[in-house]
Amino acid sequence: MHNTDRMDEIKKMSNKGKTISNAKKAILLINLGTPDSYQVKDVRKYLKEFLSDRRVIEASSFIWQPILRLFILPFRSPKTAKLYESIWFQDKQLSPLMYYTQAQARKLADKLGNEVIVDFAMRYGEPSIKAKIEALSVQGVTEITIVPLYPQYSATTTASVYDEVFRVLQTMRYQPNIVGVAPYYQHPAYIKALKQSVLSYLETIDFTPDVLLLSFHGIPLECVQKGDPYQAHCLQTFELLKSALSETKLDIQVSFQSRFGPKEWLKPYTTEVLANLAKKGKKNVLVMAPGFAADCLETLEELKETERETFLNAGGQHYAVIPCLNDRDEHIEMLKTIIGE
Ligand SMILES: C=CC1=C(C)c2cc3[nH]c(cc4nc(cc5[nH]c(cc1n2)c(C)c5CCC(=O)O)C(CCC(=O)O)=C4C)c(C)c3C=C
Ligand SMILES: [Fe+2]
Ligand SMILES: [Fe+2]
Repeated sequence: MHNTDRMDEIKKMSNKGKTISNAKKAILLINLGTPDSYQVKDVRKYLKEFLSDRRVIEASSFIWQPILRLFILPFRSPKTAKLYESIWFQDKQLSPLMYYTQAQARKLADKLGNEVIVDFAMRYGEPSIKAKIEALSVQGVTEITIVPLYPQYSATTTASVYDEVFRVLQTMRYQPNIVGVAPYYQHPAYIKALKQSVLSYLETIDFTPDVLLLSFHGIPLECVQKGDPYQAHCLQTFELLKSALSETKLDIQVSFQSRFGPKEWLKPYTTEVLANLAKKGKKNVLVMAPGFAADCLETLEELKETERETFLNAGGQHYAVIPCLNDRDEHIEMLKTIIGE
């Protein structure tokens, strides 16, 4: 057998579609995930997967699973389904989180050209991390750059993504090389994109904010006490954005939202801060959620609807929420920069 024939033979054997020589690279953006629809059964399925993740709820399964199935899912699913219905992009038949994540992958692909495949997956629900890693592997991809779309690291989010990635790899004979993009809570390109989004939003509103409140998703205080760096990462983002915006003279404050369950979560709670601001006579507030890469239930419903009511009922006058970075060009540029490094 000639050498070239032998090489071809080896290439064919090395597996379906994969070649030895040409390393094919892919980028996989990963966000939290969302139900398939706002029907109660789909929301229930999504909540079940999410709230069964031991990175999210650390309680022993023997105790937690019966509570989840008997109390949480039956009561929370219909309520959450209504909330999802209220924010759903009806014309696109997609949840906002799904719509923006798709758009981010598409626009990043346009920016990066043919050198690399860009795709996205969701930690919970569809498209799953498993389906996407397997599909990329069949296409002959030998290196996957994982981009968890969480600027601030938390075991509840970032670590859960990597847990799932490596669980999928456990079943593969020929594993792609995995490269992880570090949390970017302090990255100049991220701070710059946030700053630009504040400045351009300020142009569009008809009031002068007394306060710009940065609201991050909360986590249980216990997680931080056990070593989760999430709170420190959020506070670092807050400090950096505050200095970047010093010229605006805005009074910038920080809080944590979306508390779940009876335990203490990171404080101060967004809802309490907003009520107190209104009571103290700070009647014009602008809110921003820098921890969310895309608008979702927690921004479009919780911040834009529920917390608006909290604030106005406590005596507030003007209230607005800045959209997340979503598929803005600065955001896609930022993703390109952090992936390039
Ligand atoms: C129960 C514990 C939860 C922890 C801890 C938690 C951390 C956490 N979550 C996000 C980002 C998102 N969470 C979203 C929805 C959501 N979060 C929880 C619970 C916890 N999150 C629940 C039960 C839900 C579902 C909605 C509900 O029933 O309240 C979303 C929105 C998804 C969407 O489809 O729009 C995002 C995004 C972060 C960043 C985080 C820790 C840092
Ligand atoms: Fe007004
Ligand atoms: Fe959450």
